[in-house]
Amino acid sequence: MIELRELTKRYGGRVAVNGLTVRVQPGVVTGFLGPNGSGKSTTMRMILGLDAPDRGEALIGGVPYANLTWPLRSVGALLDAGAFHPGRSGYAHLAALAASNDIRRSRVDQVLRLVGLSDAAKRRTGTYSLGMRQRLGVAVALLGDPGVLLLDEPVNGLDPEGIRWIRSLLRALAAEGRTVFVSSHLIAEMALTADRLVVIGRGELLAETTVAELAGRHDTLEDAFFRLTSQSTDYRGTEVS
Ligand SMILES: Nc1ncnc2c1ncn2[C@@H]1O[C@H](COP(=O)(O)OP(=O)(O)OP(=O)(O)O)[C@@H](O)[C@H]1O
Repeated sequence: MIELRELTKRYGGRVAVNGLTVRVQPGVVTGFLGPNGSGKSTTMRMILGLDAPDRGEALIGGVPYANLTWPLRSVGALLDAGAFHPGRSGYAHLAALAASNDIRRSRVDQVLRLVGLSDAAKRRTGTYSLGMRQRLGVAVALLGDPGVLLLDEPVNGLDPEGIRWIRSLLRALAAEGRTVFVSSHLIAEMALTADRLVVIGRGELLAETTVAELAGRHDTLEDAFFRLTSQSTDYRGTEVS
């Protein structure tokens, strides 16, 4: 389980995340939704100890990330699919991470198979397509067989086959009893992937609900989402008449 208690982060005078209190349960996919700039990435970075909160705390299985003995074995994260050394092979990248986290070498082959990269494992990641880098990022997240998974916009830039693959993988991981927390600004995608939704706007909690409940409030899920977030978007274009 992931627990956020009054989580708050400011950048200069700007509040990026404001008093966020949320419990993300195991066994289901929880979508983390909000318009651009609403604080999703900042929240995920604080859960992973990459940003320090100004107030409140983020707990994974009851402890802050910094207190986890083997972080990769407790929580897997996909934050930035481009963040690999381009000269290293996918296999070498995973093997180095496995060694530094006391994870058996055979797990590297397992996760490569799971994400469909076995044939490309010995190629340098600099030659990977965006979809392949995304798959390698998922392999990293799964390497330690963690009970908690955090994915920031995992479908960004993926083709329909890749999107479908991520969707079914996340659902399967949740069905195994893991906590799966996945951010998106696309309500339509989340409707197909998530069971529960945490919706934020300007860093504040707007709703903690299920896809079914939110859809029941309006004609379409998109309408429901726009109603919920209409006061919270920073940038809005004018409609073409
Ligand atoms: N390192 C930083 N320094 C200053 N401001 C920041 C920093 N990181 C985020 N912000 C600001 O905090 C707010 C929340 O940003 P964040 O990236 O968490 O939102 P997001 O919901 O992930 O957005 P998107 O969907 O566009 O990725 C924004 O106003 C952003 O400009």
